[in-house]
Amino acid sequence: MEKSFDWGQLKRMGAYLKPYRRQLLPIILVTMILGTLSKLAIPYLISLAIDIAIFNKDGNLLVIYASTMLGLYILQWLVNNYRIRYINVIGQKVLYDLRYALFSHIQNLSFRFFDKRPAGSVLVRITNDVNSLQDLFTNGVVNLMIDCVQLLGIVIILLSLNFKLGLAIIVTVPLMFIVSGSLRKRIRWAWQDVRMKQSRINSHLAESIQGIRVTQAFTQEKENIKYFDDMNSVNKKSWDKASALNQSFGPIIELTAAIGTCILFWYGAHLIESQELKIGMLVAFANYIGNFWEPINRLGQMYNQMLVAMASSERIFEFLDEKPTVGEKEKPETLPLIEGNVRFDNIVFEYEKGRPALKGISLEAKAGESIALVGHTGSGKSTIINLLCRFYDPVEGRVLIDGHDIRDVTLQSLRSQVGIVLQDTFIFSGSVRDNIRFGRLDATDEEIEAAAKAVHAHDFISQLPFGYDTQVEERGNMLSMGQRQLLSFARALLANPRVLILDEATASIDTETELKIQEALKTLLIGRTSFMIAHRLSTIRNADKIVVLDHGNIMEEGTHEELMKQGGIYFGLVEAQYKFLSEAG
Ligand SMILES: Nc1ncnc2c1ncn2[C@@H]1O[C@H](COP(=O)(O)OP(=O)(O)OP(=O)(O)O)[C@@H](O)[C@H]1O
Repeated sequence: MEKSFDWGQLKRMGAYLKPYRRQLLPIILVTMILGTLSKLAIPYLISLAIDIAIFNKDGNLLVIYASTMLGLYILQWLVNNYRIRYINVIGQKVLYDLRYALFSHIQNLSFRFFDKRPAGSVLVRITNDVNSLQDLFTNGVVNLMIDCVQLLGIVIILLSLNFKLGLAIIVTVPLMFIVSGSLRKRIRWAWQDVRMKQSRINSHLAESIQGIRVTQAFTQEKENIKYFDDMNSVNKKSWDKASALNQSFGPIIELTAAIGTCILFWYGAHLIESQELKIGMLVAFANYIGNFWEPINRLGQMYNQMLVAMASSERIFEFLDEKPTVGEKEKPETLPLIEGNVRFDNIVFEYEKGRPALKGISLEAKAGESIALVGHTGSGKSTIINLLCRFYDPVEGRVLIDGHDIRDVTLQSLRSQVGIVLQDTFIFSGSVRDNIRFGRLDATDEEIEAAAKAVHAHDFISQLPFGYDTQVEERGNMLSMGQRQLLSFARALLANPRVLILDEATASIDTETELKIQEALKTLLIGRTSFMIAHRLSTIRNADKIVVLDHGNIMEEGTHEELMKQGGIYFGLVEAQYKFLSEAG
C-alpha cells in the first residue's frame, strides 16, 4: 500500500499551476476575502438583529439588518459562481498541459521502456491517472485554502465573541479526529484498492480489444468474458466496501456536531442565566457551528482525495522521470548527408542481462549494396535492424555509418536517413494520402502520387472509393496485407533514405501482388544500401550479400551462388523451403 502525504510531490504538482498564477491569484483573493467575510458576517448580523433590533422593537433597524444580510447572501452567490467558473477553466488547462507533457515525453522514450510495459498500462496513465487529478486541480487546491481561512476565521470569532463557550465547542474537534482516525486510514486503503483493480480492468480491456482477432480466431470469447467478469466483480466488491466505509464517515461528523450543539445549548443556557451571554449571540454561535463543521467535513474528504491524486501523480511522475535509454550525447553532431556505408563492429547486445541476442557480430555493407539477413526464428535478425536504427544501444562494439559512430550523431539526423519498412506495416487512421505523407510531411500531392506509382500502389489506391482521400481506419484493417505493404513502400520511397531496412512480410500473398511487390522492391532499392530480413527465396537470390545468423552469431556470409556451393546452413534452408513449397503446391 502506498505511503501517506508527500509534500515534495504536492509541490511538484503545484508547479503545474505556476503558469496560471496571475489568473489564479485574483480568484483566490476575491473568494477568500469577500466569500469569507460575507459568510462570517451573517451570523453576527443575526445576533445583532435579535439582541438590538428585536429586543428594542426597532423595525427600521431590523429592515437594515435584514437587507444587509440579503446583500451578503447575493454577494456570496456571485463570488461562488465566479470561483467555480474560472477555477474549472484553469483546472482544465493544467490537465491539458499535463497530458501534453506526458504524451510528448512518452513519444521519445526508448524501446526498452515499451518492452517492459503493456500498451494498456501506458494508456491508463495518460487517461485515468490524469483524470483523477481533475478534482484536485479544478476545486481541490483553492477550496483547501478557502476552507482553512474560513475555519480560522470562525475559530477566532467564536473565541472573541465568548471565549469560554467558544473553547467548550472547539474541544470537540480533536474528539472527532480521534474517533475518525482509524476509519480514515481504512477508507484510504479501500480507495487505493479500488483504483488498483480499476487499473487492472483497464489494462485488460486495452489488451482484449487489441487482441480481439486472436480471441475470436481461437474461440476464446467465453473464457475471456469469464476472466473479465471475475475482475469486474472483484472491482465491484472493492468499490462497495470503499463506498460503505466512506459513508460511515458522515455520521461520525454528525455525531460530533450533535455533541457540539448539545454543549452549546447546555453551556449557553448556563451563560445566559448568569448574564454572560445574550440570546442573539447564542443563535449566532449555533450558526457559526453549522458553518464550522462544513469545511471540516470537506477537509476530511479532501484529504482522501489528495491521497488518491497523490497516488496518480506518483505514477505520472514515474513516467515523466523515465529517461530514454537511448539518449543523445552532450553535443551530438548532425550526421551529414550519407553515402550509405554501414559497418557493425564487433557488436554484443542483450535485451536482458545475461541473455545475449548478438554475440560479437561484425558486418559490412558498402554504399548501395543489398544485404539479406536469414536465419531461424530468434537468431538475431531483427536485433541487428534495431541496433542500426538505434532503437537500442549495443553493450559492446559500434555501429558506424560512413565512419560515424551512430551514438555520436543526433537521432533526428540518423533516423531521417535510415528508412524502415516493417513486416507489420502500421497504418494510422486518416486518409491514404496522409499515410504515405508520413514518410515526408512536406511532400506535395504530386510527389505522393509519383511515389505510389513507382511502387505500383497507384492502381489499387485509384480503385478505392475516394482514391487517395479514402479514410483508412487505425491499423489499416480495410486494406489487404499486400496493399499495406505497397503503401509502406510508397511511404519509404517518399522519405528517400540512403539506408533502407526491410522486414519482409511472412504472410503468403497472391502471385500477382507478390510480383508487384517484387517490382516495387526493385524500384525502392535502387541506389540505397539495404538490409532485408528476407523470407522469400526470390528476394534472397538477388541480394549482394546473404548473411546467415544463428543464436546471435554470423555463421555464413556470401552470395546465393557462393553459399549454395558451400552446402552449409543456407543450403539447408533453401532445400527445406523448396521441399515445403513443392509439397504445399
Ligand atoms: N524486446 C525483447 N526483450 C527481450 N528479449 C528479446 C526482445 N526481442 C527479442 N528478444 C530475444 O532476442 C533474441 C533475438 O531475437 P530477434 O527478434 O532478433 O530474432 P529474429 O531472428 O528477428 O527472429 P524472427 O525471425 O522470429 O523475427 C531472441 O532470443 C528473442 O527471444
